[in-house]
Amino acid sequence: MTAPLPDSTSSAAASAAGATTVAIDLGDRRYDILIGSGLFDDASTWSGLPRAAVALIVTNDTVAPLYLERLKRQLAPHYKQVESVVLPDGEQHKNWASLDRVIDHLLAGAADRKTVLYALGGGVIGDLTGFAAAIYMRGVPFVQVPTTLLAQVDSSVGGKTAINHPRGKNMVGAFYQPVRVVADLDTLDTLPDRELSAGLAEIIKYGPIADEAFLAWIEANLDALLARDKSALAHAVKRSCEIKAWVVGQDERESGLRAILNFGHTFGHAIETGLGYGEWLHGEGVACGMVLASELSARLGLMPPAFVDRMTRVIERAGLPVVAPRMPIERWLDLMRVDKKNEGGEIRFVVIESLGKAGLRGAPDALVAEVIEAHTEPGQR
Ligand SMILES: NC(=O)c1ccc[n+]([C@@H]2O[C@H](COP(=O)([O-])OP(=O)(O)OC[C@H]3O[C@@H](n4cnc5c(N)ncnc54)[C@H](O)[C@@H]3O)[C@@H](O)[C@H]2O)c1
Ligand SMILES: O=C(O)C(=O)C[C@@H](O)[C@H](O)[C@H](O)COP(=O)(O)O
Ligand SMILES: [Zn+2]
Repeated sequence: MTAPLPDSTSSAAASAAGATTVAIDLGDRRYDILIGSGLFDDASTWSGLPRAAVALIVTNDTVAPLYLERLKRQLAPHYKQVESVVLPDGEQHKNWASLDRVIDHLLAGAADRKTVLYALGGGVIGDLTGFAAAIYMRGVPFVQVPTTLLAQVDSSVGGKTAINHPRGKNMVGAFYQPVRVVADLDTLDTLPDRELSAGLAEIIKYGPIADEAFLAWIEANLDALLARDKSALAHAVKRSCEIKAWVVGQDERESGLRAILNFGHTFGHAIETGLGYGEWLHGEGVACGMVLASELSARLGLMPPAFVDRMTRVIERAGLPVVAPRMPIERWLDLMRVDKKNEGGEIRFVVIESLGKAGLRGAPDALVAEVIEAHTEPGQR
């Protein structure tokens, strides 16, 4: 039985400093997601975390010049040594080589099994650092410090950690939860517009799968979000985290309900892998994937055609792609045949059953081909 989704005001607590805390409750463990402006430079943000001789910050060469020294300054009073590994930026570097750099750094230095890892960056850094934390000495604590909108609303929360394989996204990984998430909204000031839009894709996702009223709120506030209005962003991050915490709190390891968070991802991951990692951003693949998954929901008779138009419109307004890239249908199907949700050789898609409610369904290949055809430029195929 699925517990009802709590409304926004009852599940988040405002702290004295004006930041909001969303708790994620896993039964035997819980942790906090801190959301607000000015969190980075507020000493209380970094108190009460596991202490050790060494902290290791993992980041990339785009984020390091912006935020690494500030984080090091905050952590310095709490550890004997605060070290860093700066990886090359990009989805194509969410791989074994980058993971090896982190593990090698830990083994070569003074790190022990109490060492705390800090993931400073977007979802690529968060996923990779979390996986390193899961496997180094069979597990050390880690803190998520997400600096993209996408990471603040989705990837830093819920404990899916992974690296990519050339054959498929996130194919090597672990469920491993952080001890805290620190989402400082001020870090979004430096985010490129394209990345802001990519984050909006995962925010839009939460509406049709879990919260019809949130979808309406996004539609009404999209211009403010695109203009980076801080109070609109604060609400979008908070509500997204509440919804994700509600899902993950009931199904941490995706034995059922959690799969709804994969809306648009079967198609989206195929696009990312098929075109080559980094060509389309994850959020862009998910955006286009949601158009296709909405179309599939309609063609399965679950939703009216007007729902596809509604999703297409909000996604397009968010500056995201709604037309699929050209790939032969056999390539699409091959890519989707490795999806983690598949069972017994059947590709399973997250579909919308009614606004705010999603489920998992198979579909005949011919129908999937029609869905893709309907949303690919005629001249492209
Ligand atoms: N674990 C999960 O539940 C989950 C959920 C969603 C996505 N993901 C994964 O997350 C990844 C996508 O994350 P992403 O969209 O954050 O991409 P990303 O990590 O590549 O970051 C996007 C870009 O923004 C830059 N950047 C980061 N913070 C910045 C800042 N404050 N100012 C300026 N530039 C900044 C990065 O260097 C990068 O170039 C994918 O690998 C996806 O599979 C995981
Ligand atoms: O947290 C989840 O569960 C999700 O599915 C969130 C997705 O947005 C995210 O992209 C996730 O990494 C996809 O997981 P995967 O299991 O399909 O690789
Ligand atoms: Zn995603």
